[in-house]
Amino acid sequence: MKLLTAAQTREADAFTIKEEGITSTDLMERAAKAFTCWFENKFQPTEEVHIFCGPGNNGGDGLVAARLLHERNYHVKLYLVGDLANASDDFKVNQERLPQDLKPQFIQQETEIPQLQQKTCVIDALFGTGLNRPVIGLYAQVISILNDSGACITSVDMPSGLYTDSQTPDEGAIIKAAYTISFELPKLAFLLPQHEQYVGKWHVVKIGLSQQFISEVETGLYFITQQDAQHLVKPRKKFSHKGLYGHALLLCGGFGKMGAAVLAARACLRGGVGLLTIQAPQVGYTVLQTAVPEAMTLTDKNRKHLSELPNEITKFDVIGTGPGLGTERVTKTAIGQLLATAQQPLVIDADAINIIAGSEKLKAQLPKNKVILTPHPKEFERLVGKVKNDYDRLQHLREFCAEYQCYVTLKGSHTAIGTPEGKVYFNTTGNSGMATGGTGDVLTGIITALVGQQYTLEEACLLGVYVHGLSADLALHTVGAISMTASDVIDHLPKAFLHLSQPMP
Ligand SMILES: NC(=O)C1=CN([C@@H]2O[C@H](COP(=O)(O)OP(=O)(O)OC[C@H]3O[C@@H](n4cnc5c(N)ncnc54)[C@H](OP(=O)(O)O)[C@@H]3O)[C@@H](O)[C@H]2O)[C@@H](O)CC1
Ligand SMILES: [K+]
Repeated sequence: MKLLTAAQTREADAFTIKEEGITSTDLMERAAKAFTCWFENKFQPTEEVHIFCGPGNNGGDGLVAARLLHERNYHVKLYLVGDLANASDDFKVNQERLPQDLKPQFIQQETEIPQLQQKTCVIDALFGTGLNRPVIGLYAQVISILNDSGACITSVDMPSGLYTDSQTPDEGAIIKAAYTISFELPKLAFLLPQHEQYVGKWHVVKIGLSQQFISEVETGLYFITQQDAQHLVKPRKKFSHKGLYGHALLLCGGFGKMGAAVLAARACLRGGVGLLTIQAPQVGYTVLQTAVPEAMTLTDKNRKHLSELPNEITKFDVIGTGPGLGTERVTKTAIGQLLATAQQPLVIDADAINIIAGSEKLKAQLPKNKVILTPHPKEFERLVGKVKNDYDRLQHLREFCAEYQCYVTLKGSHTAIGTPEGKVYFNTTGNSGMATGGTGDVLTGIITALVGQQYTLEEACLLGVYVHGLSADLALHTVGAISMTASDVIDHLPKAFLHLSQPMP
């Protein structure tokens, strides 16, 4: 599904109004109704609701929500903030529509800002996607008092003050919402970890923006929905045999880190690969034969560290490497040989990334259109240098993928997948339980398995990260976030694939 910029959202808005022959006030009513519907399910009418409106259409949404909640017997306190001389037309229309017994209070100076009790229910409708400069002055004072009050803030469309799709300047005040209810599509800002404290939990409510516009508009930014993932899953054919699902090779493991190889291998098997061979240093032989009996194990001539490639390397359909490798000199040489000779797609993670990041020569040897790299943010910085913020990181992601013509799945709470053509996809599954050792090794195994099954590299990245996060989401129900381990993620992979293989409604 596409992510739109603030400017594209405005265009979608205008297109919908024209296509449906409605007024912008009608669309505002629809948006505010969708917001109110979510709000009513969350908060009881027994609570006082304090609604803060700014001068634009976001404030207009706040006015409509105030009217609707008042009609439903919520105890609404309405505040109109700042100079309203230039308020938007739809704001003014809805100010007129306020019922007689709902009198707004005007806040035009700091002393008029109310002091709120902790946990007071607040709706933030100061600014949305029309924000065009950092928030300072009176609006910043309101934001600061709301943030400091300990109130439970629900933001309409955007946390006020946060830029939709570019870095918010440091001097701008930003609401710290507990919930952000966004119209039609999530915003790029929600998917970046640096904004977690502002966005809180976000939900999307549909307001019927033109699907034609959304399908035709050009964007390089996407988020992966369950439907997208379901479309990707290839059902198995009745007359199947293991040869149809690929033979994967994992070059993984080292002394003291054989567990990483076990996790990658078990995930690869649960990811559906037809055959799996693991090449590991000698210390891994018994471990792997015992822990992963379904896989074949080849041993390296080196006892503790990977130092060579297997002889018949051409027979493998895909090679995954990195988990547990270490960065010994002999291993560096082996990775160099791999990049120089491999004809099949490569999935490169962990120490294999660290090895490549440490050598411009190895970077230059990355075969074009054949590589998926799966770094976490620190590994990514080793590849591209220090990044300034999450937008800078995205820019580096696009540039790196274009320069090396490779795919990168940049792991994080919304893993971002970069493609050689400059597209970026954000994942929407996963949870904090995954912040534990070994979950990255699991992802390497899954993606390797999918590439082995003839998914394109892009499909393998998208489906791989989605199903990885979904397994963790399913594991959340049984083990919770605190106790979750990488093995739990593997154990829930069957359920996750089943979930995605159900016929779509
Ligand atoms: N598209 C959709 O799907 C739908 C969108 N809808 C809603 O509309 C919202 C977007 O509305 P919007 O465009 O009127 O912008 P909004 O965020 O209210 O702010 C603009 C106002 O703020 C002002 N201003 C800006 N920055 C400022 C600052 N730092 N400090 C002070 N002032 C500042 C600016 O004034 P000016 O720049 O002229 O000084 C202008 O007056 C969107 O988020 C959603 O809630 C729904 O109703 C319908 C469906
Ligand atoms: K807002």
